Amino acid sequence: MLNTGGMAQINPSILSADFARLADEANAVEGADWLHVDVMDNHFVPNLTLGVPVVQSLRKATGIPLDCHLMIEDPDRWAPAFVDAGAGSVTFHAEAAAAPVRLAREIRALGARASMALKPATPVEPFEDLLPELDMLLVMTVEPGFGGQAFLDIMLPKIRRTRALIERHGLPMWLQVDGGVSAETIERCAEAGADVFVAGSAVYGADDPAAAVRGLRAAAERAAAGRDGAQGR
Ligand SMILES: O=C(CO)[C@@H](O)[C@H](O)COP(=O)(O)O
Repeated sequence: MLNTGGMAQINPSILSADFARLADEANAVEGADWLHVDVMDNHFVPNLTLGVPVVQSLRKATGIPLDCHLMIEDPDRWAPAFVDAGAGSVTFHAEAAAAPVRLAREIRALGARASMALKPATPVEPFEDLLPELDMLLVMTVEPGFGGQAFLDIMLPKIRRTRALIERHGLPMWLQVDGGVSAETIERCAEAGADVFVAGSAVYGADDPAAAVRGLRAAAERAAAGRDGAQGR
């Protein structure tokens, strides 16, 4: 069952947007649930993007809430600054955080949703006890660092196992997928149990980004309804 009130959430990734027109690009995805902001430091991942000042400016430029994905070392130090800058959700990586429970509690105490991401090779099971501290878990479906990569089908069992853990513990948390999510792959992700979908090139590479958001959401909701029907929900 979707933990998002029956709605699949579509979060366009501005990594695929035109950075010289960021305010216009943010507002070109009307109807999007969140704007996904990829923060990269060229240490945790081999790419360099943007930081706190850009998030502050984006916050003023759009009414769409900001979902900041920190692909950086030392998120324990930096995550609070992204909440202060206006992020409504902050995702840190399990592989980078020194004290993930303390960090999730700090993000929540500052008023944002706390989320943790797993790289493709990082299993979810060692983090089972930590899940109640989180509002969302992000299962990466590509190696983090770049947009436009091919979706890793071998992540589908991990999405299923994560959904099963969430349901076993009765947690209200969301399950996000990020990387290679498109009209071609989103149904598989939704069937596996994801309910929040990050899409960069599939949205910003489309002629009409807002229509692409609507199309992705409809496909995800159809697939989730089929899955719930098959499980008798
Ligand atoms: O975090 C990342 C890449 O590391 C993503 O958010 C990408 O920006 C998604 O782009 P597409 O794969 O959808 O083009």
